[in-house]
Amino acid sequence: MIAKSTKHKKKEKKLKRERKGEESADTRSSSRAFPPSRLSAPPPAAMEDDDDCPPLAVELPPRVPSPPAPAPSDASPVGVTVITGYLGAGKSTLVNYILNEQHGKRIAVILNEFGEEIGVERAMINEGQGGALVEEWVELANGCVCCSVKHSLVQALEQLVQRKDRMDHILLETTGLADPAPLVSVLWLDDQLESSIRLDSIITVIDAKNFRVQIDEHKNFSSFPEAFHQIAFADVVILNKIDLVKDNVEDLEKHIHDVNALVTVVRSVRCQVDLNEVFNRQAYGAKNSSHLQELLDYSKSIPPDRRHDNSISTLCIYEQDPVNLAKVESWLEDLLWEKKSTLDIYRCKGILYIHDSDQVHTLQAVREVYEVMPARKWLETESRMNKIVVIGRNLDINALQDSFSGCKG
Ligand SMILES: Nc1nc2c(ncn2[C@@H]2O[C@H](COP(=O)(O)OP(=O)(O)OP(=O)(O)O)[C@@H](O)[C@H]2O)c(=O)[nH]1
Repeated sequence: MIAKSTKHKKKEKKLKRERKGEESADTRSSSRAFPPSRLSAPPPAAMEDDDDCPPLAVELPPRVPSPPAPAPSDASPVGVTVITGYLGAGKSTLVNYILNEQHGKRIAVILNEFGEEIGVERAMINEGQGGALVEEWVELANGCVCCSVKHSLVQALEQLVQRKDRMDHILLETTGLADPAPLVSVLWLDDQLESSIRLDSIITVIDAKNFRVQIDEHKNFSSFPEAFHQIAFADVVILNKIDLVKDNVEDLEKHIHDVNALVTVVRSVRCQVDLNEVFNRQAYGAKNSSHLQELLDYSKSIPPDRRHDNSISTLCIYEQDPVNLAKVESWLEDLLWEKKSTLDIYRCKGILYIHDSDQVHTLQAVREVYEVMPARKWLETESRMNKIVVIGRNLDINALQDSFSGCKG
């Protein structure tokens, strides 16, 4: 068994210089997909070299314990919190944190996964011990909730609301590539669901370390449209992974407010936020709804091909035989740090079948930071195998599968 290992590499300065060059060569302003009232194009910010020294400790405000939540009456609609945020930002970390905190609420969770991810996302969620009770899990397969599975989402919600007496609140965790607009319209406008659920708030988790890259690339190439839509729709932004950035947090907050002037920004490490920021925000009462309507109307006018970055794809590596942990680490480092091939990997997550270990290991990687850790014992009934979801650009399944097979041993 190994201890948890989180590794990240000092990013090559060369890469950053190239990005700066591209920025100055292309002076076109980016076309942003938000209503002007929500947005003013931020001036290009100089990239800070935040990877060369260890990050400074950042002081977070003291956490105030959340008071116990009042029990809802059966007649009142169940609140739904949508948790969105780009790949690897910390959505599952937030769900785990909520499930494990003492807040007195019975929580149901809906996970939205791509087809390939089935079982992987679920492995990342810890239902809580003595914390919240998870009443129901509904995994939505076969696509992203914002595009193809609206129907399944409505079905999942309908099933859940039939058990309303067994839950106080629903968390809906979207995939990192979800555009919130279509699912918000389901939650907010669907007639059948209207009396049973109410959209309580939209929380967008941002990876403070990678946000800078997203801002810069978005300006010039309209990359990461999902990341910016997610901010535009948020009621609360959790600016997470503050432990990985040295300074410039105020600057990041300014960029967030440039996209969404009304949003509340909460800084965090591992999404440890005051849960009053999460529950019962009632962000869509009569007072605030015109604002959401404005966003939805605007979002409808965006052509579908500009809602998603279509150059990003997802694939899955499978391997039945056990693998050697040291070889897997070296494989990851070649892939994420050395970048010997043209593969551009944003996100990896998976379960590993490690030789000589009775533990399921989880693998997490966001850009060049990765983490492998033992999660729990394999069950007698489970068939042991490796399964890794990879999300990025220029992905080559054969090259990835072959190189991972080299980790057997
Ligand atoms: N250093 C650091 N790591 C974090 C923090 N929050 C989350 N992580 C790590 O970031 C990785 C991704 O976190 P997840 O919660 O799985 O992210 P996600 O948004 O659910 O990712 P997707 O499944 O791609 O949508 C994991 O390895 C986490 O342990 C943080 O505040 N600091």
